[in-house]
Amino acid sequence: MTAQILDGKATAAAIKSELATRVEALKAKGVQPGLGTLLVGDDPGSRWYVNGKHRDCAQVGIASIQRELPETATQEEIEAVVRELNEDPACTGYIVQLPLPKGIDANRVLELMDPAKDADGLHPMSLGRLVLGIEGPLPCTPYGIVQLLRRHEVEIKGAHVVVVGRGITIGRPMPLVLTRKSENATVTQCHTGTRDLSAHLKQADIIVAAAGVPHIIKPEDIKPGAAVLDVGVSRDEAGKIVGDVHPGVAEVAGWVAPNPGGVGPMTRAQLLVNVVEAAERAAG
Ligand SMILES: Nc1nc2c(c(=O)[nH]1)N[C@@H](CN(C=O)c1ccc(C(=O)N[C@@H](CCC(=O)O)C(=O)O)cc1)CN2
Repeated sequence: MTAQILDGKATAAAIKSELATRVEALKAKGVQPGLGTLLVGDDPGSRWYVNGKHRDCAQVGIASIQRELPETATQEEIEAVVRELNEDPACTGYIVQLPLPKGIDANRVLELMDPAKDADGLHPMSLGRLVLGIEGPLPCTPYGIVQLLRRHEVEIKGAHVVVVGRGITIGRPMPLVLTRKSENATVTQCHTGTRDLSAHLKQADIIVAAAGVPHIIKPEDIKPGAAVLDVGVSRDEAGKIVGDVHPGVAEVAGWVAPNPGGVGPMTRAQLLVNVVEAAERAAG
């Protein structure tokens, strides 16, 4: 292993400690931030992520509002809980854990959320703001990736970033975040329609791998010294995470974000950042 580690666990811990101070300041002004979550169904991974978000809240002093519905919940039942969270004054920001069960129109649910309470940065209004360059909550994983790179002093400005994947939480919003003037990267987005993935990867200073295809990024595809962030989550028969990045990549890359322990903890930290920033905006 020659690559240096982009340590998401340690970086997220540092961000959480900074946030705890900001939450104290808000409380001193009489403002109590509260994160709501809506979990629908029994997926063990989603439950683990949601529980982790509430553990993080407890650590930094953010209140928790936890709502759950069974796998069999209808569109109307889900939308009723979204309306309740929109109205609940204790809930200053919330998320609907994705994916929602088959047959549920996730976009309709996201559209129904009060955009002022969007803690995930995935409401159409928040994504529109991102396109227009207006301040607002940023999608948690893409901005978590930017923070992870910045805090390890990996140059983003002018870098050629190849993003692999076009899912709603990472691939689709990642180029929007990276091409803001404050980041100023040049981005190539690859997906299942890309003809020669390897040719694109070889050009990259930074690779964000969010395809969900085990070991799709191979050592021979990497420019020596590149930063490689593995965000893919597949599971082997034992339930262990298998990322998008082949372990041999660490012999060629300059930096790697491991999986687990890289981008995942940063996603959770950025969610708390969004909750605190929204409460600060509301408090003036
Ligand atoms: N509403 C949302 N749904 C989903 C999002 C999201 O940002 N908003 N992203 C993912 C899941 N996710 C957060 O919700 C998430 C994924 C991974 C981690 C994490 O800390 N992972 C650990 C490993 C966990 C394990 O062993 O299973 C790590 O990488 O170290 C946190 C949050 C999809 N849904």
